[in-house]
Amino acid sequence: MYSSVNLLRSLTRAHKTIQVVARNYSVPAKQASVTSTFVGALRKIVGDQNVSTSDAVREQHGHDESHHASSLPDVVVFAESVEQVSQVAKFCNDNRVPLIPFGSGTGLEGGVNALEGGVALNMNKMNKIVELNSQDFDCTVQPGVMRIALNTFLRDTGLWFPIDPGADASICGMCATSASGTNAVRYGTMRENVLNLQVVLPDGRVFDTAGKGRRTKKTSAGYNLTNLFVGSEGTLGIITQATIRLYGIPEKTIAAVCHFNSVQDAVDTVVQILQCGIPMAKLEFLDDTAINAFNKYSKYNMTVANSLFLEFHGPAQGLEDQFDAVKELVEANNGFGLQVASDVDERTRLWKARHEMVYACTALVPGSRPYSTDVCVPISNLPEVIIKTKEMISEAGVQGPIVGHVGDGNFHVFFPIDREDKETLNKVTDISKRMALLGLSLNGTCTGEHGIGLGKRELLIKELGEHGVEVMKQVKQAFDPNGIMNPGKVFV
Ligand SMILES: Cc1cc2c(cc1C)N(C[C@H](O)[C@H](O)[C@H](O)COP(=O)(O)OP(=O)(O)OC[C@H]1O[C@@H](n3cnc4c(N)ncnc43)[C@H](O)[C@@H]1O)c1[nH]c(=O)[nH]c(=O)c1N2
Ligand SMILES: CC(=O)C(=O)O
Ligand SMILES: [Mn+2]
Repeated sequence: MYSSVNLLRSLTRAHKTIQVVARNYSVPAKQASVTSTFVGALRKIVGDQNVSTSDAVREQHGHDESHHASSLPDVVVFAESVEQVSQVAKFCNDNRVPLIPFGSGTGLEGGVNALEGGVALNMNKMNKIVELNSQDFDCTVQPGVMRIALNTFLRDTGLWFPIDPGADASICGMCATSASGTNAVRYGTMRENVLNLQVVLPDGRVFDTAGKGRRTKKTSAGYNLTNLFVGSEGTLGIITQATIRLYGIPEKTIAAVCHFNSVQDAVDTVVQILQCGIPMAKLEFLDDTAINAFNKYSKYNMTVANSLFLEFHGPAQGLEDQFDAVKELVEANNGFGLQVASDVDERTRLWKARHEMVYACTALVPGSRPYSTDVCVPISNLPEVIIKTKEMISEAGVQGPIVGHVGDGNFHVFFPIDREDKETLNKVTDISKRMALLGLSLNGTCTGEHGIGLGKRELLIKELGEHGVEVMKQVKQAFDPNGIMNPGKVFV
């Protein structure tokens, strides 16, 4: 094992070399194929039971939940320890074989698709909670720990981990995509909630991004290597352990839903709630089309209008006051139909439309998968980008419910896509690109939380500019000089 200091030194050395070649740098292509001898050697490292070349297992690992077409790995390896991960990585690196970390395959940008074949490295068997420090509000987990299992484990401690992508994802997959979800407006995203990561580099070195055992809330010790790996989408190394922040389970939760005739009124309400400093836990938006899709899917009868879904977390004393203040703002902005719930079953019923939205959207077109856009802008620009997006959807004559983590300025259109329907696919691809460009022109990003993966590689160049992407490629070169880590992702 190498210390972080050694790693930093070697990266600095690598950087000196890169400066010479950076302008012509491109991610090297796969240089070797997976042979039966190669598979045999993998079996020796991880054991026969942890290697599969069966079609069914490869198919399972060749795609995520997105609309992107499957690309199968040649072989799937199930790791049981960091030592095994290190040996597998080094072996792939020595043989120039692509290596694709696989969390739970819930990504929405084709992150796990094995574009050049190679080895899919499934982390599910490494699923232990390594350490819990309840007084310090942190815990350390192996990569295969799932967020719902973690919260089930934590329940009796009075703590929880609030980052909540709609799917039950692996914690290290969430690190790798910089995931967030409905609670980000209050608790932040993975970027704000990861304290340390253990990482295996392609050459087999193992290091801790903040130093072994470190788990402080703050540090100004050099470069932020932890956040370099948050959002790295399996292109720099394999995350084998994460130390994350925890929070006290709120004493009381209140949920509410209300409706508006215009997107502008809904967003104005959100901005005013935030300006008043009301510490909302969730501030979500569903447009009229989304509510309609939900009513059809779940046989509900919700008011079909632009709607806000709200949640308040806090001590019982004072939470009602927060709700009353929000109620006043809703009414001042022409909101109507305000419903409220504090009992857990009633809250779940009230928020059902939000929680089932991806499935309600795909139910609009049988056999479809979600083509999800993920634009995020400064909140004051949100009404413009949502209204123009609705116009694009209506002009193209496609189905496109809109859902927004509106408190963060982040929103999605979930286009239900049957991949065989090329005409709709082309229209949706066009809208998606125009939306992202519009978001970028309004100081936004083409992805608030799903990542670049396969679908947004061109947009990354538009977002960061040529030099920004060039610097990112230099970083990639320093960690993964042979380009074996998840090739074809993030960069064109
Ligand atoms: C219904 C529904 C709803 C949502 C979402 C999905 C679905 C299906 N998502 C997206 C998704 O849940 C999110 O991207 C997860 O963070 C991915 O975690 P997996 O474990 O599934 O990673 P998955 O296996 O899909 O991998 C994703 C990427 O991370 C890499 N990776 C995985 N494990 C790694 C490891 N240990 N080390 C290095 N790299 C690794 C992979 O190589 C790949 O590039 C989401 N997201 C969100 O942010 N907010 C949301 O609201 C939602 N909502
Ligand atoms: C899919 C997703 O990101 C959401 O439901 O918010
Ligand atoms: Mn989302």
